[in-house]
Amino acid sequence: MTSTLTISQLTKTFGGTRALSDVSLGLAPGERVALLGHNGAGKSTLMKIILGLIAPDSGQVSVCGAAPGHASARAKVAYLPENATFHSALTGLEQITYYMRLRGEDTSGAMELLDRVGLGFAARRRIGTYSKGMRQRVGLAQALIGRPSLLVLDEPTSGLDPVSRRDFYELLDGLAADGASILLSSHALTEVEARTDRLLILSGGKMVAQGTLSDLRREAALPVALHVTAHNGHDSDILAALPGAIRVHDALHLNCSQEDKLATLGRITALGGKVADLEVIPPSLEDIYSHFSRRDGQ
Ligand SMILES: Nc1ncnc2c1ncn2[C@@H]1O[C@H](COP(=O)(O)OP(=O)(O)OP(=O)(O)O)[C@@H](O)[C@H]1O
Repeated sequence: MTSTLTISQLTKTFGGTRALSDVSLGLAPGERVALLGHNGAGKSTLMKIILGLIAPDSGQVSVCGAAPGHASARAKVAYLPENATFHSALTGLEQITYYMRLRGEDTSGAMELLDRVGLGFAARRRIGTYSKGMRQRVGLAQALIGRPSLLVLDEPTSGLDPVSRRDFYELLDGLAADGASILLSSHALTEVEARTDRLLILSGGKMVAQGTLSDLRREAALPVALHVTAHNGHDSDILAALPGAIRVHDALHLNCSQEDKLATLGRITALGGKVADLEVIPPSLEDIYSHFSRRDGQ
């Protein structure tokens, strides 16, 4: 299947700052991909290059088969900036109608678009009276004008309450099911883990990891935490069987590498009735993210 977005060996420098260094990635139709990275990692720079707003120093970018910023690419790409601002004196309906006219679209679908993002009820109210979540929905409605093939969304859910976030992702699921590719940046790890197909991690301008969460978990190979609770009086037997375990409150805690996990579990099982309970705690998404996303000097 032809990729919606192909980027290879992209580099961008601002003065002495290398914002992107040898970045390559691809997005297939219908794929929902999260772009993660610390502040200043290069996420916005990458998005601006995809949109054709700034030019890279070197590397290739193809957006729906065209160069970024080319008329045919612009017609197929939608962008939602992190802090979308609108004219506060216009109603939601007037604002969307205005954007539809700018894009040369039939404006009779404006109300349907606002209904789709859950704003139909406030379509005739001035945007100045909208909450942050409602303004974000106006942004999403403008991004949906013209049935884009690629949506580039810069921290689209920041400031949204949990229900609005869920509604927002459901809307994205529907667009992806219809074949749109979605690239969204976020700092909300748990939500992107659940609602996207693949994660990309930028750190210091380099693409340091990409894949599903299980791919990244495997690649990071971080230790697993084991919490063992002993039956009364058997703590010392368990400590003897598990070198490195330490007592924390009522349990014995041990970190073990992925390779040693099964052997260690075998040793715990062999202790039989001396063990009252065992918890196996895999590395969290935050642990995996911090493993890959280290800034220089950290
Ligand atoms: N126009 C510019 N002039 C100079 N430096 C810039 C410019 N735009 C970005 N940079 C630098 O490039 C690096 C990457 O910035 P970018 O905005 O892409 O990061 P980001 O990952 O989007 O950060 P955040 O999560 O804070 O939005 C940073 O060091 C930033 O200071």
